[in-house]
Amino acid sequence: MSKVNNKVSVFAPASIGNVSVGFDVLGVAVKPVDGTLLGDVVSVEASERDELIVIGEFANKLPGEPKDNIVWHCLQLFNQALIARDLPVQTVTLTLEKKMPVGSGLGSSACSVVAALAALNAYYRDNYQVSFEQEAMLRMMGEMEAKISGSLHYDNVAPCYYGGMQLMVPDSEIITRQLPQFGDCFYVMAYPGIEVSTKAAREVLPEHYSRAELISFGQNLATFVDACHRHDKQQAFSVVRDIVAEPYRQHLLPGFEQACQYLNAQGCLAVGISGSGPTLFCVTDSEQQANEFANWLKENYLQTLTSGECEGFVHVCRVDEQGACQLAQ
Ligand SMILES: Nc1ncnc2c1ncn2[C@@H]1O[C@H](COP(=O)(O)OP(=O)(O)OP(=O)(O)O)[C@@H](O)[C@H]1O
Ligand SMILES: N[C@@H](CCO)C(=O)O
Repeated sequence: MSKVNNKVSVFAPASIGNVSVGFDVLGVAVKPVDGTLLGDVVSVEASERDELIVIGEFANKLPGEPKDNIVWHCLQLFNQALIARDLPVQTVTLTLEKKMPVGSGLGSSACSVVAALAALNAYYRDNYQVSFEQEAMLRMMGEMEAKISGSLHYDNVAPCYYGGMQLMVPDSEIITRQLPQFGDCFYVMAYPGIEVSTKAAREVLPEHYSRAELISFGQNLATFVDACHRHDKQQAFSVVRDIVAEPYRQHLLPGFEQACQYLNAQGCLAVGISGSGPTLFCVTDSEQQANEFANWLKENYLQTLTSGECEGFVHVCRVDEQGACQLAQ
């Protein structure tokens, strides 16, 4: 029988929302090839009363009051779900290690939400033999992400939780389906070190799109999905184009247009805005090219703040097939 009050820690990875071709309905989890943990970690352990401790490189970018942290809201939501099933609620200390910059386009809030809810579920499973199904967990994650960004979209939480590339389907029982991926591809992720809020980046989008845009969007996404299933890499990345958001958001991203011009001229498979930005993602199937792109982006896409500091970074990544995972204690 498992020992009661084991501490549980869960890591949840960064993700690319939209992947240009699937606004709000496509997302892919990524992990740096050098083994860096690009994502958040949440730990849960027994305590006399509920509390949240926030540590880590980006802890100072979050609201000072722990109760304004989305991780605290995750605890409230999880407890409500236990109560709804007539299950006893335990008091816990949550520790969020905030390793992800906020407003980055790397799915930072999704990392916190997924790590918190998955860690609570694992804590109750390991210590009290109580847990929720994955679909119920994903629904809670979507609800928390909506609370932060102002609208319900699963394109960060689904890949962050399940791993791989996820396509959201309009079926509330299933929510998402995994798309086959190209194992030889590298995703170069360049976070310039400035903040773009998802809410603000949604407000710049038009209310309406033309019939021609609608047709191109549907055709590109359908072609992409078909090509993934046929393992046709060239066809898949040839339609990774953003009609919905990029034309209206790129002015929020200094140097984005020039970076796209350069990377396209060098023959990358695709380049676009990760989520709502400002992170840029670029795809290639050559490791040498991935490293060259990473060096170029370090020199040309990272921003120096007025303080003279640069908080940006670049990582050469692969698709993270695992998603959220429990860490050994
Ligand atoms: N644990 C948390 N992690 C991230 N943001 C949080 C957290 N708790 C509260 N917040 C607040 O939620 C908002 C998150 O904003 P936003 O959705 O733009 O960021 P993001 O999740 O990093 O974006 P993206 O999904 O593009 O990476 C910020 O105002 C931030 O202060
Ligand atoms: N798909 C959403 C969130 C991405 O992180 C957007 O682009 O606004």
